[in-house]
Amino acid sequence: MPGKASQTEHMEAAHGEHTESREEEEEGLGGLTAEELRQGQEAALALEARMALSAQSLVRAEVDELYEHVRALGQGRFGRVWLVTHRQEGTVLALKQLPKASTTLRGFLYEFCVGLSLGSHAAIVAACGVGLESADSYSFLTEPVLHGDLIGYIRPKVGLPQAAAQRCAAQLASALEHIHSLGLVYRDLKPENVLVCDPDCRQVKLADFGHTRPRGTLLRLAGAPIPYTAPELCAPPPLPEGLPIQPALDAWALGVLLFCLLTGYFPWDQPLAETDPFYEDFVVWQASGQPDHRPRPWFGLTPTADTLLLGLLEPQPRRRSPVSSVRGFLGRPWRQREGEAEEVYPGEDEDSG
Ligand SMILES: Nc1ncnc2c1ncn2[C@@H]1O[C@H](COP(=O)(O)OP(=O)(O)OP(=O)(O)O)[C@@H](O)[C@H]1O
Repeated sequence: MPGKASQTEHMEAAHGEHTESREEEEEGLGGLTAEELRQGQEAALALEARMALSAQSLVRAEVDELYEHVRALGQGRFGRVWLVTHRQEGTVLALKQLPKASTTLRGFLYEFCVGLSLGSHAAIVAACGVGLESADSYSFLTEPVLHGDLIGYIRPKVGLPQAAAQRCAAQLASALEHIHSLGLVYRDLKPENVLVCDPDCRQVKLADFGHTRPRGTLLRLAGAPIPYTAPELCAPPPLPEGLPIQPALDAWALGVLLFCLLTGYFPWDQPLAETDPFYEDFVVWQASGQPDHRPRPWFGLTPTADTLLLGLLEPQPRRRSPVSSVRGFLGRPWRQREGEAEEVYPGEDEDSG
């Protein structure tokens, strides 16, 4: 598997008036129904209220005064995550520290409060409710997850054992469903943001809510697309300000992630048929209605896996299956046989995706 990949985007809040017929109304809202827009607006208001409260209750102290560093747990583009113990209570926690040089108070409060607003879900890293302002950084605390992230478990050209892939699929679909039910879109699904709780990958937890936004937020793709970027984000946006984001973005990313877990390859580099031959082959296959004529990267998968992935990777967002569709495919074979993917590209050293 290639290393970390991320997308950089611009965002603005989307709030529109709607007075026309339903069709015109949806067009005026960039394809969102009034109900979908309402969900996003409610989520945005709830977040603003939580941010205002959290700003008042930030603990002002240096991290070392309250916590002892045990070891580094990870480093992202925005923050460093440490395993710490509370000096008085001895509680073991993960502390994400965001330097003030690159993070605004609002940006920090946003990520902190999204984590809090997700409440408790078995497949989401639990927030502890403590935010810290120090001289040079902002920090918040979460439960620690001690077996690294999913990228370390995906064998290049092989993927994960099938049972582990299905367990991850079930848990991640449930976590995303929960996020969507709160009017939010996660927007950053990739193996680096999936933390692993045990060496057999029995339990995983979604982390890093820095990119999560209310449904309907207007978004433009600023950098180059990555495999997880849904095709509607690559197309000209329906509104001048951008695309109103939908949970379908996460369904696409889940489809790409499941493909990676089952094969150890990315299905394509970018979802652009004009420039990416792997994506072009996929689109032709998808439109052909001939499941047997699968493109090469899909050789090792079963018809059950094809049906699941073709639903999640439907290029039209309105026709795309929701993340909850995963449930209907569990417990049946997704890979023709263990190790099949190893034989797809014999002799190649590099990943294709
Ligand atoms: N609660 C946790 N327990 C254990 N490790 C964690 C925890 N949270 C984060 N990490 C580790 O720290 C790394 C960076 O964390 P995170 O993704 O939140 O940072 P980021 O700067 O927002 O990253 P990105 O560049 O993906 O936006 C993760 O990939 C993971 O390995």
